[in-house]
Amino acid sequence: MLGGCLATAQWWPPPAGKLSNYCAAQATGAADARDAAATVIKIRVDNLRRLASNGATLLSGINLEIKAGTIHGLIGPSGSGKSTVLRALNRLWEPPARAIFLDGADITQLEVIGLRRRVGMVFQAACLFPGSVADNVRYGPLLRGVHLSDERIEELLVRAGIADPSKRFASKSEKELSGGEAQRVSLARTLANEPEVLLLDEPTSALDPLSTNLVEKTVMELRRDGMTVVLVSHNMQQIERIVDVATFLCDGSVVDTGTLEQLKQLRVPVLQQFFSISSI
Ligand SMILES: Nc1ncnc2c1ncn2[C@@H]1O[C@H](COP(=O)(O)OP(=O)(O)OP(=O)(O)O)[C@@H](O)[C@H]1O
Repeated sequence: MLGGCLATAQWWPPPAGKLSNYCAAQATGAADARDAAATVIKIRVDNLRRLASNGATLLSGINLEIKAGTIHGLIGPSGSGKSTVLRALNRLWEPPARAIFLDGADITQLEVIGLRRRVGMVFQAACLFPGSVADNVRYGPLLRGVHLSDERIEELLVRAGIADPSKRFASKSEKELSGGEAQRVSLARTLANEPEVLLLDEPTSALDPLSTNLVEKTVMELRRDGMTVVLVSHNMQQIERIVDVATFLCDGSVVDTGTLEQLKQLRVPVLQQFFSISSI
């Protein structure tokens, strides 16, 4: 699999002092409290590998440290493995033992439903259950015997960027929602589980600029409240606006991790090409 963009980059091994050793305190604009939280590693990925059923390498030894209370972007060309890594973080595909650790615990040793409550995911395409918006938001907590009040549902919808002064939105059927509304309900449904980590796979790709802005504000507020967020996005302006650090993946490997400014300054052909095409 390394025959693609990595093979053309004359940069490996990386120089001493490479960005993967970045200090979270250097992340531009990070608040003091966040810096303190960000010294804690929430998720560690250690030499994560995956082969396709035909033997092709999909992930060839991914190493990542995702700091608590930060927004960590996963960026890179299509097919570089971003979603595959994201899906491993809450065992939507089963990683090998001792490859992914949450608060130091091997996630393959944790009870999977509990793990998915702690590490919630919002997909690119909202996939709502048949029923009302409120039914969807209530679903996760109900599984553990918690019934959310109407007020709590409203709060979660507002948090997910749905302004609804009429308070009628919660009773709408999932069939009546636009793609953008469904996406925000999907975010509210995930937040209802009060996750510690939020995995976002292209969460705003179906949204207009106003809704995108609301979701970005929500994500930044969640970070302020201590949540750890891992964001896959092709929208480099969005990455620039909200992430603390990003990891650039190519051909199933990590190229490097750093602030976007740091990544942009690396003299790595694949990165330079990527950023020049993304025009940021
Ligand atoms: N279950 C699978 N079996 C075989 N190949 C797979 C499987 N899942 C993903 N792949 C392949 O793994 C590679 C990485 O896919 P992935 O979806 O993780 O990339 P990505 O970086 O998220 O891409 P995009 O930005 O287009 O969403 C792709 O070549 C994809 O075709």
